[in-house]
Amino acid sequence: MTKRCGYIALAGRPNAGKSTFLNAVLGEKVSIVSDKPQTTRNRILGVYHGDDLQIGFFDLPGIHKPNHAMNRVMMRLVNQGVGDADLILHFIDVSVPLGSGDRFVHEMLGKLDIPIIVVANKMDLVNKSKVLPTLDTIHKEFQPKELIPISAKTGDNRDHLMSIIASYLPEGEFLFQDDMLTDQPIRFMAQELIREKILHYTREELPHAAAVAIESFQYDEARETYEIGAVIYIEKASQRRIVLGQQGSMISKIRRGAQRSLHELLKKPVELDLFVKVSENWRNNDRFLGEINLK
Ligand SMILES: Nc1nc2c(ncn2[C@@H]2O[C@H](COP(=O)(O)OP(=O)(O)OP(=O)(O)O)[C@@H](O)[C@H]2O)c(=O)[nH]1
Repeated sequence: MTKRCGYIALAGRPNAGKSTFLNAVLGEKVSIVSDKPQTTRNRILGVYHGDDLQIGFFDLPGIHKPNHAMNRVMMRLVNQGVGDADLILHFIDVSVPLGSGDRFVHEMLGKLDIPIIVVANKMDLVNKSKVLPTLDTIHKEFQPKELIPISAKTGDNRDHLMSIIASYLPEGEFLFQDDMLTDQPIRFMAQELIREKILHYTREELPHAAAVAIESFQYDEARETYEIGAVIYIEKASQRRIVLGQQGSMISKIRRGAQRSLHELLKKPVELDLFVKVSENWRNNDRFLGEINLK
């Protein structure tokens, strides 16, 4: 049996559904998902294992024009991940009109000498009568060599996409250990799961002002329980009220939700302590970004 193994970068504008696709393909949550753009802040590697196929997927932060330190960091990560890939999947969210964001991504990716497949994602949200015109618009605009409609959420056409991408990967020995799912340290995944709950529960009120740092991470053998302490950093004292909620109701919700997800990740019960601290302007502070692994 001929083996194939290689790297594929998942690119696209924020919110196009890259992380949803990756988690679905891997059958495990390696990348957090939310309905807010720019959820993924740094490059995540997720490894797919098939019988004769291994794929290292880079889930990249959504590509957009950089305007402050965090965005510059994200752009650098984008460039790093894309440069190493054998193939790029350019995700387009077809539930919204094709826009300047998609064109910017297309232009940026076009500068690289790497094959690109355009993935028309969220087809489940497109009215049947609009399917062909939607795909036709993408064809006319980007003239991709391959354009594959899928729904990352429902799984429609995902297997077809997987069979096509396999043919783009080089033949050769496997590069990854057979139990490797991701290159993310477990502490970082824990940090991200807590951030996902903040994004989920605080809705529009606290867009991207929150960062999470794990302060302590221990396993108590006798109790077979993980004890994790984390700090939620916010930019202004006035945001404390949002994170805490009325009589602490919001932080309890975040804590309980995160505890459940951490239990799933670690396969053991988790006791989570959360603290809230103000760190003004953390997004422009390179040292701070380094501390929370965003550099
Ligand atoms: N209906 C529908 N929703 C989807 C689909 N794929 C993703 N979504 C939703 O779109 C939102 C964004 O998905 P993500 O997977 O976080 O998108 P992303 O491209 O990783 O976003 P960034 O991290 O911002 O780059 C989430 O609310 C998903 O549930 C799909 O095929 N159909």
